[in-house]
Amino acid sequence: MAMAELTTPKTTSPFLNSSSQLRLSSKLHLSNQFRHLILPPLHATPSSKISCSVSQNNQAPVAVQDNGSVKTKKECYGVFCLTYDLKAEEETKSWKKMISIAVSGAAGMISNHLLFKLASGSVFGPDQPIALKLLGSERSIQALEGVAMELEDSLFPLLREVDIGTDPYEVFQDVEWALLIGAKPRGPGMERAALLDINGQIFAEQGKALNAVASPNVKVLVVGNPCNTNALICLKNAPNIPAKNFHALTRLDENRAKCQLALKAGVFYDKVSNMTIWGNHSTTQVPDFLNARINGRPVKEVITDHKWLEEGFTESVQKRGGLLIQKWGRSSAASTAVSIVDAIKSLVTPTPEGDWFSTGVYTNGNPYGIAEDLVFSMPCRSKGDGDYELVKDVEIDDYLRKRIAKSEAELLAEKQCVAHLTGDGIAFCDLGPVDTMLPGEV
Ligand SMILES: NC(=O)C1=CN([C@@H]2O[C@H](COP(=O)(O)OP(=O)(O)OC[C@H]3O[C@@H](n4cnc5c(N)ncnc54)[C@H](OP(=O)(O)O)[C@@H]3O)[C@@H](O)[C@H]2O)C=CC1
Ligand SMILES: O=C([O-])CC(=O)C(=O)O
Repeated sequence: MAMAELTTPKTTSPFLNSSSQLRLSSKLHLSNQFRHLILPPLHATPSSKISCSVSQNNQAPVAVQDNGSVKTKKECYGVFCLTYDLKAEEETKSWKKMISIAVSGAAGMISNHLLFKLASGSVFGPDQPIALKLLGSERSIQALEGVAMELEDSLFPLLREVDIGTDPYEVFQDVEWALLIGAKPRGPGMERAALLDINGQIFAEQGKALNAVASPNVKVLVVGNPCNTNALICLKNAPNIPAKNFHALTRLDENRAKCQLALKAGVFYDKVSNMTIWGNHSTTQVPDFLNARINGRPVKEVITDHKWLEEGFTESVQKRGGLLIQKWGRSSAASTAVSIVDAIKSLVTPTPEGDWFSTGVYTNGNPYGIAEDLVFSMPCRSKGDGDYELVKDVEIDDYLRKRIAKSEAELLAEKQCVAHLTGDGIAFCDLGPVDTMLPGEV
């Protein structure tokens, strides 16, 4: 067994520029590979150096404490032994209480952009310390360690803890936000029904785990596709969590729609407001140009090419993901991460007067006659408390109604395919003569 001596790195981080020093602590549960990295307390006890004895396979260092006591070998793992003692944690007077955020598919492309935004404070604010709970699988556990190492090397002052694990019952413990990104991509020749089933099982399990161990008011944002139906499965498996707390990400579609309208109108995209995406995050989604505004005016007054609005605009938003894949060779990751940030911020900051945002939410009690018991993108507003209310007085004309009905029918068909996962009986899967598509599949 080799002994490694580690000294505190020189840094300009507000955390580490005091006499705080690295300490060793560990919370590894070998049974399910839950690994724990705790970042320093604000007033960590000074110590000049730490030592860490590393076993030959470099997997399980032994932590030697300042007081000479030795933590058992199985308790800590590699770089995750380089932790601070959370028990010593104190909050500053200006910082809020730490919140825990779970991210699944944390070794994937979207997460690779998202995690660093979360840790930087640009999502929950510069006074909000966070703990990140990263969920992966046996496939990705090594990569997840790499992600955690990069987070560590970024010296984010607000990032207080990083856990990685493969068991949702461990990773979701007490989390206040769950960003569910991990999902199997649809491979060549794979039926959409098969995708619904495979991913549905992931989201059924994660719903159960959230129900059992997450904070009772956890907010859940499902990104992994098909995200609306995955969100429905998740919420049906989590009966103790309010159904209202579950969202399917359609904010990327909203952002794409705003961009296309701005481009056509020759304005900067911050001039576009009141943009609703109705329905499914698929090629049946309905970007609503009837109620959207440019510089506060109805879009149809500003853009008089109505044929373009009905055809070109609508299709360009529905198929934007596919075009991106053709160009970039992979699906949108950076802009998806940005849209996740936007979606969260829309819930934790008050919606500007007169405006709204789109998110896929549970349809029960909706004022638009959309079938109940679906997750459907609709216009929402928030007071900034993490909750939202539906905007109730949006006009729906015949054009919109017809298209919204098509997206609704698609979601009803998807729901039938996953009845075995939602507790609604025996699944019957008939997705119609034309196989439905994710935005990235065209
Ligand atoms: N709603 C939206 O607007 C958008 C949604 N998406 C969707 O987000 C999801 C993630 O995208 P992205 O991060 O780019 O994808 P990546 O392929 O980069 O990562 C996806 C992660 O999913 C996990 N996964 C879970 N189960 C499986 C499985 N059975 N087979 C393979 N991987 C699995 C993998 O992590 P692990 O092994 O740790 O489980 C993998 O790291 C996809 O479903 C994508 O379609 C993408 C763009 C926009
Ligand atoms: O289909 C995908 O995986 C990508 C996707 O959702 C999008 O780009 O909107």
